Amino acid sequence: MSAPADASAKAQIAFSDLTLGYERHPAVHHLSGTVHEGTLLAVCGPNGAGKSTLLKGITGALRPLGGGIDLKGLSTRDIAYLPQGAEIDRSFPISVFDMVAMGLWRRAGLFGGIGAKDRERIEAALAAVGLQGFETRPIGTLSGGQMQRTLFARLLLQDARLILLDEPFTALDASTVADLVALVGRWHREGRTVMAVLHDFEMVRQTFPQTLLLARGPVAWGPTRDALSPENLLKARRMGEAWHQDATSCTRAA
Ligand SMILES: Nc1ncnc2c1ncn2[C@@H]1O[C@H](COP(=O)(O)OP(=O)(O)OP(=O)(O)O)[C@@H](O)[C@H]1O
Repeated sequence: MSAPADASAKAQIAFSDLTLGYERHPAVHHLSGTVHEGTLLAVCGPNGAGKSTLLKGITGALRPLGGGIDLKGLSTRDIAYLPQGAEIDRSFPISVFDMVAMGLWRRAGLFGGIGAKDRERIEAALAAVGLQGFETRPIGTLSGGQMQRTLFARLLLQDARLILLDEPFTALDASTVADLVALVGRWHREGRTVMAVLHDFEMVRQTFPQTLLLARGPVAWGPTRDALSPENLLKARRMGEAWHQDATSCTRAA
């Protein structure tokens, strides 16, 4: 299965018969296709479909069990990754300002120091997510929505070509979602490539032009209205119900 060909756009990520998994247990099977530069791509599918695994494979945190991922020359500092909320340790004693400043470290270096210009950029990022005045707050004291705004401010400063978001809008109120979706739209207009794992099909239909529907193997990949057709969603659900958690062999998607 491949993403639709777009002759005008440059390839940003190419998957070739990619299989990813844990200790030889495959979680993403036989994915092939190309994500073009500037694509706004939703990754959807049932629980356990391999969506988070795919993002981890792209970051390089997981090595393929088979096949490959070609990032077309992108280095790790060109990739920004927002893991699922549960994977972020909020007990770490750090202020909102310092957490957001971490977005600069990959470019400035850990001991590069923060100059006046950097401070301005951090303040601007905090303003863009509506968190002026929160600079000195320890992140452990933030609400879920404020924490997610902080993480988006950090993403803003990373200035990455490829942005990977794992369930970025889960458990957020409508106004927080609207503000953060607006930032995703801004990244898209700036020509960045954005891949987001999402469960809210309505939001995907409204906001994401392209969708990859996964159920361990790829079910559909293309324009969102086609990928999320009732037939494809039913197929993904059936594939989700059929798999065994401890399967050790790959099965190609029908
Ligand atoms: N660290 C790990 N070690 C072993 N198995 C794992 C690990 N992480 C994920 N898995 C397994 O890989 C499969 C795919 O998990 P993954 O988290 O990628 O799914 P997902 O589509 O993101 O699911 P959800 O929608 O529930 O977040 C699942 O069966 C899961 O149990």
